[in-house]
Amino acid sequence: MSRSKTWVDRPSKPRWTPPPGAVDAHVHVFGPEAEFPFSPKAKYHPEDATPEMLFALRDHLGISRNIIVQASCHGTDNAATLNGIARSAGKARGVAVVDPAIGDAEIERLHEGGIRGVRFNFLKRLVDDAPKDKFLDIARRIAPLGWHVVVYFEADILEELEPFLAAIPTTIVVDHLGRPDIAQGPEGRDIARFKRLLDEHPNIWTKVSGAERLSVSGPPFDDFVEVIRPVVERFPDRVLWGTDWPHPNMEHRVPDDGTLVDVIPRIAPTPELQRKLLVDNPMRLYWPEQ
Ligand SMILES: O=C(O)/C=C(\CC(=O)C(=O)O)C(=O)O
Repeated sequence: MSRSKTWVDRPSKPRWTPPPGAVDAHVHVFGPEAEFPFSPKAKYHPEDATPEMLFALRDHLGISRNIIVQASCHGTDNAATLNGIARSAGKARGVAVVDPAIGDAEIERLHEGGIRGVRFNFLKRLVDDAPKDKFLDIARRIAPLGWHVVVYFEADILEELEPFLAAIPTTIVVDHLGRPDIAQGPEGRDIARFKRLLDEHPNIWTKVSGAERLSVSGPPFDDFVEVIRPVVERFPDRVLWGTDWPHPNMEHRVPDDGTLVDVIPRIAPTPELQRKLLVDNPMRLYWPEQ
């Protein structure tokens, strides 16, 4: 597998300035491979996207903190994610992917290393299996620590997943809004079903991220804004935002991170919505002690 590069080296400077303390709640680090090899089961083989590159991007965009989410290419070995958190001088925390057989001592080690959630990935192109019963066992074990669960799935399996989601005894954060078909518009079936899910389950939050993945029209992502702004306005206390740098699997349409930041004031049009999305909500989840 040749190595893929899915980010721009010199993203534009956003025109919009995030509020002080803004958290980019969905980023990954890749490797460096020489130190942190990829999983033998990885479905893509990215170039190194190191913590130092991430922190340079964070500062360039006017962001204060990052949430490093373990990506499928590193499997259940969270060493690269923990390394990113450790090098951040307190400005990053993370979400791990764990083996169902994980021991209590290892969970404790992850907590000490800044992990505050586990991710369950249901995308068939990214993982070989997604065992709901084992995921539930994990969720029951991490809930008492105050951790949450991050779930990544596509809109076509939402209905099938609902009983599983309903059984999770802690906060759930859905990546990229469960990937609705944005072309259906603001009243479309996918986004309507997703909003109903949030209406019915007060413990379900979502990342209003993935403009570059979900938009059909492309930058400046007008179609994404039209569909997603009503979600932010309806669930202001349960939304997070992230760049998704280094944009795994986006080699066909590598986004400019500055342009992604400029989507924020269009989906969260008031200073209050912006503060909740970027500061209050992620701080409640990842730095509740501050
Ligand atoms: O980074 C994301 O959010 C999305 C991904 C990659 C991913 O999640 C992973 O590798 O674990 C995708 O859609 O390919």
